[in-house]
Amino acid sequence: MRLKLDSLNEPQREAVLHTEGPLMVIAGAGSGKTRVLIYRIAHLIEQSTDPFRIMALTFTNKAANEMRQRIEKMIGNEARNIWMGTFHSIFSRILRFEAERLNYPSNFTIYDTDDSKSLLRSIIREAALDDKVYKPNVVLGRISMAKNRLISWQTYINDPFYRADDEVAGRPEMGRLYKLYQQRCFKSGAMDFDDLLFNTNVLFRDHPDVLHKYQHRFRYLLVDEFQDTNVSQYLITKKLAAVHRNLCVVGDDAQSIYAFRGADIQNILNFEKDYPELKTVRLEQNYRSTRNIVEVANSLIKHNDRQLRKEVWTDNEQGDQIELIKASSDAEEARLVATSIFEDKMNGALRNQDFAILYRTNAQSRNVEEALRKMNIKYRIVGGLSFYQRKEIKDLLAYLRFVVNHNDEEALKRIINLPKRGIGDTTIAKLIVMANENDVSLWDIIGNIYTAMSGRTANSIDAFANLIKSFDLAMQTKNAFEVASQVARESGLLKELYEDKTPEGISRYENVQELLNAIKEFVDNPENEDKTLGTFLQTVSLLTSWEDDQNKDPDRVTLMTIHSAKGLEFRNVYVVGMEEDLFPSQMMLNSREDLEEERRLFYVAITRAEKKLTLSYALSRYRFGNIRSCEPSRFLQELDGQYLKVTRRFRTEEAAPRPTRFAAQFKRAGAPVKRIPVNGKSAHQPSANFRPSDPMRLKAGMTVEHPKFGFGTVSAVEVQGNDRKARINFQQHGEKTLLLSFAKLMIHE
Ligand SMILES: Nc1ncnc2c1ncn2[C@@H]1O[C@H](COP(=O)(O)OP(=O)(O)OP(=O)(O)O)[C@@H](O)[C@H]1O
Ligand SMILES: [Mg+2]
Repeated sequence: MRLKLDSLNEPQREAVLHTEGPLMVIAGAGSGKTRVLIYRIAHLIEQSTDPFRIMALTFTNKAANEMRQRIEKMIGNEARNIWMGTFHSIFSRILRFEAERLNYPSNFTIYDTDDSKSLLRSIIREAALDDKVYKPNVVLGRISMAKNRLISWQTYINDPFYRADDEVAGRPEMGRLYKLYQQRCFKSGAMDFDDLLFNTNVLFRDHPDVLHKYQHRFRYLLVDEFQDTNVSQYLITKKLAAVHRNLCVVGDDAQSIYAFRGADIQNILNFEKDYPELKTVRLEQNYRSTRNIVEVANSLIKHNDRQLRKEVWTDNEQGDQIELIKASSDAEEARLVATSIFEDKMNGALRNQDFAILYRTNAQSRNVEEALRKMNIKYRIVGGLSFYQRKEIKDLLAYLRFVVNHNDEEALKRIINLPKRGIGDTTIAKLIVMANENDVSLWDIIGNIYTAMSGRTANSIDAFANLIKSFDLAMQTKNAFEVASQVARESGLLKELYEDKTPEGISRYENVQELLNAIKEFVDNPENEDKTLGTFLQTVSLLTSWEDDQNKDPDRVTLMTIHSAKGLEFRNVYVVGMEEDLFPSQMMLNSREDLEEERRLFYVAITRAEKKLTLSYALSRYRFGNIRSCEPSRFLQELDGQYLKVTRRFRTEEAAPRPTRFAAQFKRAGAPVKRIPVNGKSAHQPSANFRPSDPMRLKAGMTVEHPKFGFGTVSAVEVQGNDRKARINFQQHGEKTLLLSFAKLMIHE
C-alpha cells in the first residue's frame, strides 16, 4: 500500500520525508507534531526500514499504545516490532539484555517508591541515624536528584559542593546513605526508577561494544514531547544516535511542564549546538481547535517571557466563545460543570467520551466525582484512582471504620501498624491466634492488653490501644468532623504525609485534607438529618458499588490532572478551580520561572479542547475544614476578554470583601485620586478612598487602572448576556478587552 501523504501540510510532509540526519520540529499545540511522528514511522517502514531498527520514545505508555495502533492501521502488523514506549520501559528492556555487564541478574527487580523508602528506613535505622532528621523521603529525593544529574555515590561523596550543601542542611551523612542504599539495591538485584536511566548511561559509558551494538541497531530514533526530557534521557538518545545521526525530536517549549522533575528546556536550545547540520521545521497551523480556542491560548502564553516565538493560527471555524462558570462554592462549581455537560450532551447529541474535566491537583476530583455521580454521568479517572480508592483515603477510612465499629477486623489489621509503630506481622499473627483461642475479637485482646509479649512490643500495642480509647471518648462528645480530624492528626497519618515533600506526598496530603473537607461539608449540610460518622461511612461505601457498576461502560467522561492530559485532545474541555493559590498553585509563586511553568500548564489545558472550552472558578472553597473565600486566578485576567463569556452564575452576586494581592500595588499608585473598584468586589480593607461600586458606572472616556496593564482609557463598554466587557486603551500595553466581572479595574475620578 502506498502511504498517502496528502493529508499532511507542506512543512509536515517535509518533516516526514527528511529521514536522514537530525531533525527538530518545534511547534505549537495541536499542530500535528505527533501526527508527523506517526507518518514518519509509517513512511520509514514503507521505505523498507526494518521496524526493529526504529526506536520511538513517548511520554506515557498510553501514548505509545495509541501511536502503535495508529501505525498498525496504516501499515499492518509489522508495527508491533517497533521499539516504542517510555524511556523507562524501553531502557529497562535493554538493561535486561545487558544486565550481566553491570553484574546485575537479567531478571532484576524494579523497586517502586514504597520499596525504596522502606529500604532506606532500615538503612537509616541500622546506621543509627535519627529518622526525624534523615527522613526516608527526603533522603530518597536527594538521591534521585543526584541520579538524574548522573552523579554516582562515589562522585557525590567526594564532591565538596554536595558535602557543604548537606552540612548546611544538617544531614552530613547523606553521601554515606546514598552509598549504602546503592550497595543494598545492588545486593538485592534491584534497580529503582532512576537507576533505569542512570544505569543505561553507565552501560553505554563503560561498555563501548554494547553501545556500538545499539548505535548500529537503531537506525532511526524519534522522541515525542522532547521539551520534557531530562539531562539523563537526553544523553542516552544522543549517544544512541551518534552513528546514524537520524534523531528526530518534536516538542513545544510552551508546553514544558515537568521542570519540577528535572526536565530541562535547555535541551531544545542545546540541540542546535550538538547537531550543526540540524534541520528545523516549524509547524504553526493548528488543526485541533476552533479559532477562539487557539487565539485565547495565544493571548495567555504571550505573558511568558521565556519562550521561542511562534505564531499559532488555524483555519478552523471561529467556534463558540470560551465559557466562564462562576460559582459560589466548590460544590456548586462541580454541580454547574456536571449540569453543563448534561445539557451539552442533550443539545448536541454528544457522548460522555466527548468530555474531559481537568484540574490542577488530584484532590479536586472529589467534588467533581460527587456531582457527576449525582447526575448519573459515568466517568473515568486517567492516570490515577478515583478519590475513594486512593490508598491514603482508604487508610483514614479504615481508622474511621474501626472507631465506629471495633469488630471490624479488616480495618484493624490495616491500621494497627499504620503509620509504622513497631507492631510487625508476626506480632499481629500471634494476636490473632490468641483471639481465636480465647474466642474473642482481636480488639478484645489488644484493648485489654493481655498480650504476653515482650516489653517493647507490648508498649507499642498498649500505646495503640490507648490511642483508640481516646477516639472512643471523642466519639461521645464531638461531631463527625471533629472526630475525623482528631483521628487524622493523632494517628500520625497526617503528619507522615505532611513531611513527605515529594510531589506524590504533597498530593496524598491534599487528598486526606479533602476527605476531611468532605466530612465537614457533610456535617454542615442542613439537608442531612443524621450527621454521625457511621452515616458518612455508609454513603461512602455506597459510592464504591456505584463505581463497580459504571466501570463496565466504555463511554465515560474523562477526569484527570492537567499534567496527565498532555498530548491528548477532547471535543469539550472543562478546566476547574481557576483560582489564586490553586491555579497558579500556592507552591509555584516563589519565582518567575515557577509562575511561567504554571502558565504553560494552563496553556496545555486550554489547548486540549477541540470545539468547546469552559473554565470555572468558585468564590469559596473548603480548605482544612473551613470555608475560605477565593479570588479568581490571575490567569483569567490574562486571557483576552473578547473570547470569553460568563454563562452561569451563582444565585446571589454579593461576596464578602477579602484581601487581595494587588492591594499593595494600588497603594503605590497613591495619588489623591478617588479609586473605585469596578466590579464592586474589591478586596481592599475598607478605606475611605474606596467604596463599593458596580460595573454600570464604567463609561467610555473614563481613566482606569489595572494591576498589570497600568493606566488606560476606556474606549467602549458593551453588555453581553449577563456580563459586561470594556475595551480599554492602555498606555503601555495597547488595547485590551476585559471582562468586568473579575478584571481588577479601578476608576480614577
Ligand atoms: N495536516 C493535517 N490535516 C488534518 N488533521 C491534522 C493535520 N495535522 C494534524 N491534524 C490533526 O490535528 C490534531 C492534533 O494533532 P497532533 O496531536 O499530532 O498535534 P500535536 O502537535 O502533537 O499536539 P500536542 O502539542 O498537543 O501534542 C489531531 O487530531 C491530528 O489528527
Ligand atoms: Mg503531541
